Amino acid sequence: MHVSQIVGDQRNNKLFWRLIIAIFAFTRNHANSSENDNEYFTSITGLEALMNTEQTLLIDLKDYVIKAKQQINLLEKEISKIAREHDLASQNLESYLANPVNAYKLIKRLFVDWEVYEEQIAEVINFFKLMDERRKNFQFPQLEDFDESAIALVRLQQTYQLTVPEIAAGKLNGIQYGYDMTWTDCLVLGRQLFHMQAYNQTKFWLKESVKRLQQEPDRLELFPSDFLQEPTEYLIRLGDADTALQLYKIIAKHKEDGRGSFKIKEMIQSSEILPNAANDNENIWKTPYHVSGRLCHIHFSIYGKFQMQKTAEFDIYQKLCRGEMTKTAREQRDLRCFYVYENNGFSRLAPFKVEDLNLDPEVKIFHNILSDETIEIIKQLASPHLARSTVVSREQARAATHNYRISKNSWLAYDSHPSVLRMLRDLHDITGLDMKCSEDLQVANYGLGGHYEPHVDFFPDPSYYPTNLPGVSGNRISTAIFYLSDVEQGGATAFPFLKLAVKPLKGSVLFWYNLHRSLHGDFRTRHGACPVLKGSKWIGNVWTHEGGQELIRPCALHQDHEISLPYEIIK
Ligand SMILES: O=C(O)CCC(=O)C(=O)O
Ligand SMILES: [Fe+2]
Repeated sequence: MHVSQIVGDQRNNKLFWRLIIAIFAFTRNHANSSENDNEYFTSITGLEALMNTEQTLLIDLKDYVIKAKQQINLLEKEISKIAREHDLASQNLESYLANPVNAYKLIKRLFVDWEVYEEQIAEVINFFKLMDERRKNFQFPQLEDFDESAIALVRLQQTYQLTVPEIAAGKLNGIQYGYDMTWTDCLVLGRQLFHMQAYNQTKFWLKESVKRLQQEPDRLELFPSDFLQEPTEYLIRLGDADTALQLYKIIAKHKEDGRGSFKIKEMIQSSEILPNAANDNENIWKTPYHVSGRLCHIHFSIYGKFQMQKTAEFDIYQKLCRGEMTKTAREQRDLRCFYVYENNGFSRLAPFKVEDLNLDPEVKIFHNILSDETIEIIKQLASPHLARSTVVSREQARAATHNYRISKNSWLAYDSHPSVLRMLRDLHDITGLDMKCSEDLQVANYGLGGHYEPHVDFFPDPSYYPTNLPGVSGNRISTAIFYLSDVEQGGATAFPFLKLAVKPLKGSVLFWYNLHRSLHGDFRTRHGACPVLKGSKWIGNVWTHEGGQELIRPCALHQDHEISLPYEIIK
């Protein structure tokens, strides 16, 4: 090819973009390689750091694009100049070279100029160096974050029965929140879900991607054909040859290398259809379903290893999360709102507002307990120490992370700030319980899709009672959840056996007894934190133990724990 033909060729532009993609491909590989310390998918607080990282990278990239454009302009001028010389030479090469000036210029070009060009082009590689630097000094997500954020989307989709086109359009529960997802967003998510064997989900997302691609095939030239070839094959293997064909037609129409790169007919003939690909909702979305102290009951697994059904309890829990189930008017008939002032003389002047949510077992909400200022103080004290939440279970001796509890938390000692101590005093003033026997305040933050599946807060087995907490003895008699934020959508605290879902209300406290008066665990108190659909959920947990409460909440004359035993075995 003659040099002058290269001038102005769009291919230069493509090369430039390929280079950028290569840089980002490198970025991802690099990101996968190290330990995941931050687990950004678990809470909103970490995501702010990632936003900051992206802001810096955006400035870097803009800077790079400006410089690269200048560089390309300069190089194009150089190419034109050399091409002119070659045109001239091609008319009569011998006489051209016989001119000592031409001879000098040729030698000088090859000896000096090409080194300059090389240096100019090598500048691009410096971007890698810059990225290395950024990676050392800024926070980046890891593969686990990438996968778990996809799982969170699917969890939300399943819990709140959202459709893929709805989510892709930035709509959650009929409300337009964000921007549309692009065809590439949907495609990448589809590919990711395929690798997790979430085949039914894959189909929906790839279908959505193809629909969006048909409407607006922008940025298509950015990606090589094989980027689209893989999803075409997935669609065929999932039994959706129609969508695969549509995708193939787009590739063939818009990409010069698309037609030759693979043959759709052969692909359809040679690809094996995956068994169960059509109805994987029951078979694929299974995971060990956390039932404390019991054998695993199973519901969705993103990894498809388990084959058990989700429990009726989980079904009710999801209905409660969606707001599809509430107590009947009859069941609510005896619930009251009242003032409490008995336990502290001052509260006669400003009594606490209490609302019954359930009578047996007792579940109540205390209103207007924390001011916004106090909440800010608590969040600020807790934020620097937030770490991934863990769970203690019978199956594992040590507390461990699980995908049935996704949030971050940290612990605050009551003497760390007068506002923290005040929370404990308020709890005493309202409930009359001796609060000295309480674990430190646990502050938790849930990100999007963050949740905690139904569980009990008490320890079913006395060998798990904490022994390392000074002044704390016995089982967890009560739970108090201080709501430190509202949540725009989702994030309720749901009690499947009580047909109760409590929407977080900033400043209020949800309170219940975990134990019967006989101090046996009350399994009817099983509860969970519904996935957060929109917003950032903050809570403060106070778990108070049985030690010292003997005279405050004495046992009754009869055994009262049989009543909750049927609920221990989760159906
Ligand atoms: O976040 C919630 O609503 C419930 C939290 C909870 O149950 C727990 O942390 O044990
Ligand atoms: Fe809990």
